[in-house]
Amino acid sequence: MAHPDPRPVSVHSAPRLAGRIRVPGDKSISHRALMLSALAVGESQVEGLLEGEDVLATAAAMRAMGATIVRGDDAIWRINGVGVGGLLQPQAALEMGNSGTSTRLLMGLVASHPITATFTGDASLSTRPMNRVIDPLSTMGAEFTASPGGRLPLMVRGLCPAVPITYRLPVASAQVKSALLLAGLNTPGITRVIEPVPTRDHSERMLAGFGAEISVEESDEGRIISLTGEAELRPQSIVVPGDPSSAAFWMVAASIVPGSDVVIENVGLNPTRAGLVTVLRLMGADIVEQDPRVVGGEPVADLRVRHAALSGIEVPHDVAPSMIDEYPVLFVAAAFASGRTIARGADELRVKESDRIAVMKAALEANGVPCEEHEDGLTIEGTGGDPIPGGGTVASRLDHRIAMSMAVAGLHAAQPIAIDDASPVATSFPSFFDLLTQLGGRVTWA
Ligand SMILES: O=C(O)C1=C[C@@H](OP(=O)(O)O)[C@@H](O)[C@H](O)C1
Ligand SMILES: C=C(OP(=O)(O)O)C(=O)O
Repeated sequence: MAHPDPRPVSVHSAPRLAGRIRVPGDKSISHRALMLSALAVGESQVEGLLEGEDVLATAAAMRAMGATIVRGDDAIWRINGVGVGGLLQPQAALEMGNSGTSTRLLMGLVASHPITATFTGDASLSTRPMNRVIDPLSTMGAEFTASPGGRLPLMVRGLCPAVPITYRLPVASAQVKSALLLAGLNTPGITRVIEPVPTRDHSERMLAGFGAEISVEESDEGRIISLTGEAELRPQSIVVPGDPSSAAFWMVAASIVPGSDVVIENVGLNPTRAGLVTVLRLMGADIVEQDPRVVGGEPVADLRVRHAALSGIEVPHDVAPSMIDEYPVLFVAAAFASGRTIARGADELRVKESDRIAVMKAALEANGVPCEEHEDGLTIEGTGGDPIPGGGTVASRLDHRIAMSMAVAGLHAAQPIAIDDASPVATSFPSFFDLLTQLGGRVTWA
């Protein structure tokens, strides 16, 4: 799988990392802010939106379905929505690029509107499983024509009115949960999602903020989320907190590079997202939360991270959903810990932008880090704080998190680490390499 315009880069060892940085807005929250604003009647404003390719794909799709979305010179996004039920028939295929979140959530929106939409994506997205949303949305009445194995390109024909369902999530997936809740917005009656294992709850929080009738109750079966349609959404002013999944790279970088002292400002610490902070602390990381506050209905703090000696651990399985996107960079932290880290219970990593278990094993081994692959994770032998050998080339496989995680590994390696293509970084974190050099890292572009 190749990017049309690959950008090879090498990352060199850094003496220490220091400074204050701010990571871009949360990707999950940014997608949802655009979608819900586009469904409210009147003008919403969004500040701190992540301007990465994935979120821009969502913006383009919502425009294609009738919303007016404009970025002001003040970097505030102003969105005039069409109202729930008001989405227009898109005139061309919706191009989703690399973004699983855009695809699955928008499939939910289309499913209960009287429109038909075709979804296309890049080579990575076109391998990812969509039956997890096709199955329940079909039960609600939508019709799908998908490529073999339930993949993109696919076409969704919505049903209006759709039929409300109660659905127990068979995989811990916030994307599946959110697709159903978004479909429920234009569906008369109560759409219920039961999640045995909690996943990120940004949709629930934001739907309530926009005035939807939504309730969450804890039960023996797990969390039961009930949404009453048809909903009317009121426009909002939203401030998007910094993305903890982007902050994760600097948490690990500062922990592994000797002498480092880094403050990452404005990091979202929603408990359904903060698993990596817990796990790094279990490994011995020095992470201090400063000035805890609430931004846009989400808990936020500045994180001061200083270099620390990390120890290998067995990563608790139940933490997986709250740090699912952080496993690649956790594997990097493990490569510098003393002893062995066993990270299992994360089989969902196999169906992300790449197979993150196999691809990280190959990337780490190419740079001298011994790993053992399991169906659901990796066991990694760490150096005890010494640099890893490095000197290898990483195939990033259209996966931003592989490119960024291995760039972090290069900051404390005996030989530079080459990444065959860093262009996927633009999907979620366009300023990544600028921040890396701002903190004292050095890269060379081929
Ligand atoms: O709902 C979301 O915004 C996301 C949910 C997760 O995916 P799954 O729902 O597939 O676990 C995560 O990996 C993705 O980056 C964003
Ligand atoms: C899995 C990810 O995103 P998506 O599913 O939206 O492509 C990610 O950002 O790590």
